[in-house]
Amino acid sequence: MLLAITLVCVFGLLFHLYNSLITKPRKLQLALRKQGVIGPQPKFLLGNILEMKKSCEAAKKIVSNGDVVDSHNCGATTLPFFDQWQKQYGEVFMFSFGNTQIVHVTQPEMVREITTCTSLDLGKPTYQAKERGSLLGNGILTSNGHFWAHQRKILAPELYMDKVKGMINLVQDSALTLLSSWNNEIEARGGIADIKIDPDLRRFSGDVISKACFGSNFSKGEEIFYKLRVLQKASSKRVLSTGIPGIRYVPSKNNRETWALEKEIKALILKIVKEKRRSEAAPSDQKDLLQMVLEGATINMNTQNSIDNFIVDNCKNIYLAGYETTAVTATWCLMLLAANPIWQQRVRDEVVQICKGQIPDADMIRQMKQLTMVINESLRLYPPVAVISREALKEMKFGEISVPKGVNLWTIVTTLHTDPKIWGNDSYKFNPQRFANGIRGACEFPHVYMPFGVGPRVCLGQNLSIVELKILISLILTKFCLSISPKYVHSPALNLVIEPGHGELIKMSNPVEEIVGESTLENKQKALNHNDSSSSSTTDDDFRRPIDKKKCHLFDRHKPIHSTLGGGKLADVLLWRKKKISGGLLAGATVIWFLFECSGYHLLTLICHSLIVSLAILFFWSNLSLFVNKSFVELPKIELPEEIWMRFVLLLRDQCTCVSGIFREVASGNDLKKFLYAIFSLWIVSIVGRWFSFLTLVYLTTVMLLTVPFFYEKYGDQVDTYGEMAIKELRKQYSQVDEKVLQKLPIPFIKDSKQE
Ligand code: HEM
Repeated sequence: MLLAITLVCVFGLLFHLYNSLITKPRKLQLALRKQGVIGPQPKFLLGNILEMKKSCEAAKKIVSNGDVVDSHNCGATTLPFFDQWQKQYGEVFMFSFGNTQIVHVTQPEMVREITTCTSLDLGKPTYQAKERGSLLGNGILTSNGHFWAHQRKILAPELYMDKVKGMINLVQDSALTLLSSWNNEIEARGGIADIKIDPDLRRFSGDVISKACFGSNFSKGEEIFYKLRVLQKASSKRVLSTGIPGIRYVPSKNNRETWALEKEIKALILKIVKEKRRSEAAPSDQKDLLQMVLEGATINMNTQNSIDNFIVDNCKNIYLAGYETTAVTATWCLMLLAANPIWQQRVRDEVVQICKGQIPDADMIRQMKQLTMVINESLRLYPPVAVISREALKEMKFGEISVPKGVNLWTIVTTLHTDPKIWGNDSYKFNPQRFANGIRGACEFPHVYMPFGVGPRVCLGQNLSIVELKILISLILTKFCLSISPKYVHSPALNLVIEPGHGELIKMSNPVEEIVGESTLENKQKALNHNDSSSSSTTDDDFRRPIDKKKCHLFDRHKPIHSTLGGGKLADVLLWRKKKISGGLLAGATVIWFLFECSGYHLLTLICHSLIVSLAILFFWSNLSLFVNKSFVELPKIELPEEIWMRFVLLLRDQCTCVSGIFREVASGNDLKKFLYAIFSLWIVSIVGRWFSFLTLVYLTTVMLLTVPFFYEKYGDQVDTYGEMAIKELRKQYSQVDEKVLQKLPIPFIKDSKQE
């Protein structure tokens, strides 16, 4: 009997495995292929996962640095296989993610049908709830049917615009806290600093979500955020093994870590809920999102465990949906503004004109058209959510295709957002102007612009995130000038959201004019009074302090040192970006100097000795060859390219013309200051020339050229601070000499200039 039961179970399991791993996928593939939907050949168990992995690894090697952030094809590094497959199989094709069959759709008409379909038979993919259960549970992001509708009904009203307007005070507060910490950092580093902005922006958006939705401050939610991020990283490691049956039950290191984190996060959220219940002994009219979730949890739930799961899953969903997405959008937006100074200034001018020194409020941010255009463009090029996915929970028809039950439909946002057929030839360029007449004016099919999704599952938090972005970015632009740090490496990566793979480094400095004024402080005071958080007192002090005028940089430098040096190959060599060439030059110069200066060798002797040796070798080689091979050695004819010589001669002529121009200008007797500078500089060089031979001087200059810019780039902030002090001192000394000596000299034009 026992044997019979065991045999039935084993056969049942084998049949189930055979059905889900072989029969079902094949049936779905066949049904699609019959309708002309083809795609890459899937492998047993893995589908097309290996090809996808390989393609991603190849794309990862293509990274670029901050100087070349002008093409923004982030799909090419995050989802490169789709471009290849689309070229091969067309806009609608199928592929397999493990044993999940997916239809890729970027055909605008079909995209419209899918995204706006209101039937509950089209839902979120069921594999997501299974594979990312630890991260998302059965919350609003992954659930389907009536359960999803119930959750949406509870959460949506809490994020309507009128509710979001009530959150503006705390968004301002969180933004000012962030600005204050950056301001302190920049001041401490002498007015200009490279800041890794992504962790700070995450902190900002986490702070807002935590306060806006859960009434707790960031310090309480901090641990949850940290753990959720680790959990998210662990989940994204599994993205390419998604769909392999049973893999989520294997007690691998990654899975064990995931399970432990899930447990800890659940405990932390339930602790906040307990505190909330205790503190709300008397029910109040003002309900926040957590309150609504707690009330919603009691409807149709019969066990404590299902109530707890409902609360925890929805809290996690809101944290996840609103925290990373807003933070990465702000990160990309600031990167784009830093790389495009003209747009940066345009938006800054607009903010100054609208806000007039006040902290932006709901009415002001509504008027910020240029900023809206920049945010739209940033979300077009770097949409945090790269794929909108659905599953046919019953057989459905879209376009000409009948989609069998269980097939997933993927709409690739990065592809749709950058398709030149939809957006024009500059589709990979940053051009916010395209949004001057809104989304309808920007492209032929406005429904394909979907950073927040479209249709019944459109993002619930888009009002809140746009308010956050506008307040934060407008405040940042009034306070700091942004440029791309030379150390920034541009490599968008997909970790559930599209984020900068190596973090985001922005060079920040205080802007030319300080715009956040006295009235801002009054507003800020009001905002802080509104919010009784004690942690903001330090922020308040920081903003009350008078803000420095623009810091001076040596050589009037506002650009990165690499750009100041011309930004080309020479700059690369001087800053040791081409280590081999720089090292070779320094070593070569040292050898030459040592040879001639220390060992007493002479240049003419060296040239003669080298010629003797090479002529002797060639002479014997030619004779030997005639003797052995019975043929002459053909020596190569050396012809120097005319173009290079011409360029060299022209450069020399230009330099000579420039020097003679300076000589004439100084000698003309019109500018005493220039004359004194020239005499003083020549006098210094004449003294230095007495100490060293000409060769040593050339050698020292080479060494300085190969070291000073390199160290200046590294320690520029400190050097600028001392340089500024030295320049101030020199100016002071000069004005004293001017007042006590020069003005008393009987030279007519000095007096004239003083009167002027
Ligand atoms: C720039 C920031 C944001 C972006 C780009 C973004 C994007 C998206 C996208 C693409 C979806 C999926 C739509 C679909 O599957 O069709 C979504 C869903 C959602 N988002 Fe956002 N989101 C952002 C911020 C927020 C914020 C701040 C919150 C909450 C406070 C939030 C809450 C949600 C929720 C609850 C859903 C699920 C809606 C549903 O399935 O019914 N999002 N978001």
